[in-house]
Amino acid sequence: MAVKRPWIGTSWKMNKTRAEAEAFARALAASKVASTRKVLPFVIPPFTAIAGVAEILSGTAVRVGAQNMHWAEAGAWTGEISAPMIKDAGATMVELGHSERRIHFGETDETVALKVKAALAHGLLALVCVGDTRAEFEAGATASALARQVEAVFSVTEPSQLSRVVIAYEPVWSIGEGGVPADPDFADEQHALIKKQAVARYGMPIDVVYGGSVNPANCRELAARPSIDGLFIGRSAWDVQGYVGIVESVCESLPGA
Ligand SMILES: O=C(CO)[C@H](O)COP(=O)(O)O
Repeated sequence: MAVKRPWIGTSWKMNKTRAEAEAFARALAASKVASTRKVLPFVIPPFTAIAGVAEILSGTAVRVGAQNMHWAEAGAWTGEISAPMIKDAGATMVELGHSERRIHFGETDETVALKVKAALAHGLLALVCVGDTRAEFEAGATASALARQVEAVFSVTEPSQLSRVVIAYEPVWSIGEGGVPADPDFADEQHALIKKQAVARYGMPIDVVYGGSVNPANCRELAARPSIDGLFIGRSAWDVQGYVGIVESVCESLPGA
């Protein structure tokens, strides 16, 4: 059986000046994470810091991503950033469809799908967030909400592109201040269903990472679940010690460590 190599990454959301982001990146480049072969580390800075962070982390194991992008190549889309622009800045992956963008910026399954299609066409890895609202969770409608969002992603993904899609299950009720981490077994069940959906369509599973109030106390338990292929961390990884600490903790818990 293949050894599990979990994704462990962080998005800084709308935090960090360039100087702060680059200080994080320099410390990360000097840490063991920079040369790890046990996990797949990534950081997702705000647009303004991508180029500086990517330069500092180039040649390390750490991938750099963007938090969003537009589906068009270029044009009259004031305030937007395209796939060629984020690639030019040094990003190799892009986060799409975070619930904060769906809720506050009107993103829909359809616009997320347009973005996924464009990201894949440009050779980027698409980290696509899906999640259930508290109301959906309480109504027992988590699985159907996730299946709908995942179907939108699959509708634009060719079989040959599947290895460049990672789904992040981020329950809306577990994200940010006041969020409650999902029970690891509950999260694992949702991940298994998403993988099953991929197998039904493509004949192969897909990587599914978990995000939402991941912290030093719960990271190992979540990462150990069979269908959880990694962790996507917010607040607990916004300082470099927090991020490195979680990566090291998960690494120590991996079989053969
Ligand atoms: O996107 C997230 C991870 O970067 C996510 O929203 C989780 O945030 P957290 O609850 O602050 O870990």
